[in-house]
Amino acid sequence: MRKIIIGSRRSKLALTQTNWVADQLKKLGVPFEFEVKEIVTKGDKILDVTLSKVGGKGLFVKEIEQALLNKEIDMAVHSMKDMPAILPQGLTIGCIPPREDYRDVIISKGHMTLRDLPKGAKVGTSSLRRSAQILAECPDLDIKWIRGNIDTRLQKLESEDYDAIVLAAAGLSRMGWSSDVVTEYLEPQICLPAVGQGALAIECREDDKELLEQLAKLTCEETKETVTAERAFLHKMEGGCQVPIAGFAKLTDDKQISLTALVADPNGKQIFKETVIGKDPMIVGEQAADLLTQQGAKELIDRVKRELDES
Ligand SMILES: NCc1[nH]cc(CCC(=O)O)c1CC(=O)O
Repeated sequence: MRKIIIGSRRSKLALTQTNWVADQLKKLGVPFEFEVKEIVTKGDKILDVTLSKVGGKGLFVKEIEQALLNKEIDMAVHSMKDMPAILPQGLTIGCIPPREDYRDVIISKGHMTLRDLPKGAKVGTSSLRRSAQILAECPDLDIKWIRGNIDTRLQKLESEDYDAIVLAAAGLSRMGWSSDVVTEYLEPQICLPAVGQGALAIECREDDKELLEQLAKLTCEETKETVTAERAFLHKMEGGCQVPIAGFAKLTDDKQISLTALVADPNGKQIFKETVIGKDPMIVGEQAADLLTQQGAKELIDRVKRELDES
């Protein structure tokens, strides 16, 4: 029996997701043994600076991708939202399992919803996407930077000067937190999720046909189609991670893809947001990017990047 080595970051969330995937594959009768190999990535070592300033999302996946290409590992489980739009040559997303809850949540002291939080209340997030949309809804809140894994952030809500924090529902539930800790689920109309939020990406070598054939058993077609539309938007928009960008797609009753896409400036004063419906995920994603571009989103992205470079 072939032994599949799964590379995983050492964080609790990464290991939980990795073990979940291995269990699912076993349950589906995949004829492999699995062994998890932990890999410490640059993104895990750098905890004190803005991610967007040190190279962004790619930091968490680059070293794992190198291990895949070197054949030190055979597959890796990533949070889809941590995946750059383009993969290195020779690698592919071999499987997209069913999506978890795609929403962001507010967890606050005293169970206050976003609307209830008083002027100047300190809301912890390190996501430009979340802060822009929250400020657009509630301009009087004070967004405060927060870093660390999910458990650390929950601890900081208790021990530090935050009134509330924003997290992804998916991460919380995968880490075993009950929905009881959640004060408020933010619907996409209020806080449009990150591209791929709540979904997993199983990455492997493109030429590993034996593995790809088995991974197909865990693929969720609906998640694959909707996430493909979101990622096509992300790729064509070329926002990088210095600009608030969001995208969420779902299937309509007649099985079309409905993608809502957003580009905003970091203070939430200017927001471009459109919904595109269609059959082909790639076309839907690209149309959404074209539409936002026509409205001025590219100029906004260039302006935000210029301001960051100057700062
Ligand atoms: N930003 C880090 C990150 N990457 C993936 C998740 C879990 C949620 C998901 O898989 O979409 C989280 C935690 C969070 O955003 O609260």
